[in-house]
Amino acid sequence: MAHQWSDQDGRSYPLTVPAGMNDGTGGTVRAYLLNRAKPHLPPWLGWAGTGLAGTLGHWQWGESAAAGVGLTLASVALTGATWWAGKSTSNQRRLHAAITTAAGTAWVTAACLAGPTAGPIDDLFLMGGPAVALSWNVRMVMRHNPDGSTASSDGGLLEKVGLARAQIGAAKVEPNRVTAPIALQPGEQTNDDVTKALMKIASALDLPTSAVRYTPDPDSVRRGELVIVPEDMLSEEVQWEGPSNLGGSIAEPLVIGRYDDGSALVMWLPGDPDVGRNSTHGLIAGQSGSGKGDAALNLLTEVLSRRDVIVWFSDPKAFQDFAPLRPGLDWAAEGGSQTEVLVAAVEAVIPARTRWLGAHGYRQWVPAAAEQQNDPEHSCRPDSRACGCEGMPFLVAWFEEAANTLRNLGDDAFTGIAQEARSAGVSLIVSLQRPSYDQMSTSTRASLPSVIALGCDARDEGFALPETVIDAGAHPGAWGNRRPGYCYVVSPGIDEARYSSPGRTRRFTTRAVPVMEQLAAWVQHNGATADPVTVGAAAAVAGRAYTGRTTEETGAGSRPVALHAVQEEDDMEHGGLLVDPEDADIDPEAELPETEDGDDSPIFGQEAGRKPSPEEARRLFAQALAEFEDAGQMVVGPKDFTDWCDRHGLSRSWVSLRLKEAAQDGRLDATNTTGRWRIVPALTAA
Ligand SMILES: Nc1ncnc2c1ncn2[C@@H]1O[C@H](COP(=O)(O)OP(=O)(O)OP(=O)(O)O)[C@@H](O)[C@H]1O
Repeated sequence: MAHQWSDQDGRSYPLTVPAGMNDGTGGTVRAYLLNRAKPHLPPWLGWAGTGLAGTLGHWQWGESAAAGVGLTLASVALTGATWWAGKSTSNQRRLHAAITTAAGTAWVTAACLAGPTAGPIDDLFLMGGPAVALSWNVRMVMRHNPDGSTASSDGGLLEKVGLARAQIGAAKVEPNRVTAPIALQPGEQTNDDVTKALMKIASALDLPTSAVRYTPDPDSVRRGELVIVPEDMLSEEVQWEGPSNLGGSIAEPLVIGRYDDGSALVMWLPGDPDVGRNSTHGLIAGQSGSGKGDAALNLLTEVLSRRDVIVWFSDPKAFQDFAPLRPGLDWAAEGGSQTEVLVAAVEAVIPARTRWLGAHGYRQWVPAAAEQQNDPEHSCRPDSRACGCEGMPFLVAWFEEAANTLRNLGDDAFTGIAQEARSAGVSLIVSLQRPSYDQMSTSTRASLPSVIALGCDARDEGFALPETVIDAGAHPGAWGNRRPGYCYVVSPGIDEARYSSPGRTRRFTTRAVPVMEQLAAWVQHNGATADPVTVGAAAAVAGRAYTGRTTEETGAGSRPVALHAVQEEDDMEHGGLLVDPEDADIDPEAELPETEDGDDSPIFGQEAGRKPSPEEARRLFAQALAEFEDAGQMVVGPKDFTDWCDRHGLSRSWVSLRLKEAAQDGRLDATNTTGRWRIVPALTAA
């Protein structure tokens, strides 16, 4: 009978029938049973042979004392030889064989000398012999069915890689993917042994390292699944052509590429209470040239294409890669001080959003929270009638090249924000230029449960991916920057067995630019805008620095967009300038911020040339703060007053004291960075 199996795409594959078994007609059933029984016959033949040897021996040596000594010595020697010969096998098998030999040879010796039917000798033969033969049969059955499946031992591949005696179960064969359950030798081998042997398996099969993976069974330390993907189906690059689900919800899967078997590479940012999934924060990690920029574009275009999300985005590289999408961002912060304000705003909106969600009966953000609140179940009114409040879109706060931002923020602050953001419908996305612990501390890394791990230095694999995923065969270090777009994705919602499967993002070429521009235009007309709670909390700390997404009509489309990287913190460090860490984010060449209406007059300095009186100096200082606020620069430190000090003949230490005083007066608020103060917008200042 032809057995066929079809996959999801309708392709058919022949299934092989076990040897010796065919259509099941009468004649062949006997042949089949004989075939199945054959391996179990040798112990019984051994039993019969032992009986024959005892009978013939008695006939030959029945009366000889010397033969008795010889037979006893031969029996001991044979048992010893069995023990010695069994040293390469398992202890259990060695002992079993030695006991069998000892029992058999002792019986033959006794039968030869006293006669096979003397005293209990025949009873011993009739009872002990079958028991010993059966014990070998049982052993064989156990070996062939470790899982009660049709498993069979593999004497070839596994032996070659040092896993002899491990059992491979029935393999599932799919196009370009073989999945085989493995059961290891109880008490002797663990899943770690398979993990360590993966490279050797790849070598034995002449495949790349990433083609062989192992998924340990979470319930057993000696069972798991070996997955072999022989052909690299990712080698062909695929270009991005547009978002997967324009107008869908951010709660639906975000498609960022494909896996090596062609299935969609997806992830989720918000949680889903129905399946017990928490919202997540993500890291995009990869070395330069690994395709990190395009991976970020894959994710960002997916996020922006959803109807119920807003994005706050900080990019020290002046939106070099992201310029076409900028009009679709609710807040775009370029560089150090703008990012400081954005971070302060994220900190501020979290409790406000959590309160709002709680008041409307949401334990975490769900798509319904983004709609107008017409459901009495989700009402903030004490009488439980529908409140009709405006909905709250999900918020993605994205930090490109975030090493400096995170360092300035400090571990505790970041960990705290990440922890609380989960219940506020806020996801943090962080990208790192060099994925390593000198860029980000262990605790900050631990606050980002999801990762898109692109090619990296082999030494940084442990930073990019959890140990279990590396053990299962994931090796982004093997790609470096030679396989742009190749990545592993670890994120809640993805089947854990997939974590060690490589995927590849889509490539963004110049052809993608007009599509991204169209997407940004779509966001401007159809995308979510920030809700009053988020706007209120953000504006209370960021003042005019937070405008919310402006529409084309008000000029966002014509907002000047830098197409070249500006010199930023990283560049300054790498450029070898010796910069005081406190001043690292100050560009000594930079002009002071322009005023709102764009005129070129200096922001301060009308009264240059003479030292002001103390009262006048304080007034000028207050005016300077107001001008900073007007210009949207909400985080300041003494360095920002350098030119101002020069103009007014005042020292930076004088400014430092005034800054502290202003903080006591409620006009400034301390930030996580020593010597940097956040301006409290005038309307909300104490
Ligand atoms: N999925 C992909 N398929 C094919 N090529 C890709 C893919 N992703 C990125 N590339 C290409 O790989 C090259 C390196 O990408 P890119 O410069 O974006 O890397 P990067 O990690 O962002 O580097 P850097 O951090 O230096 O900006 C580019 O030529 C890019 O077009």
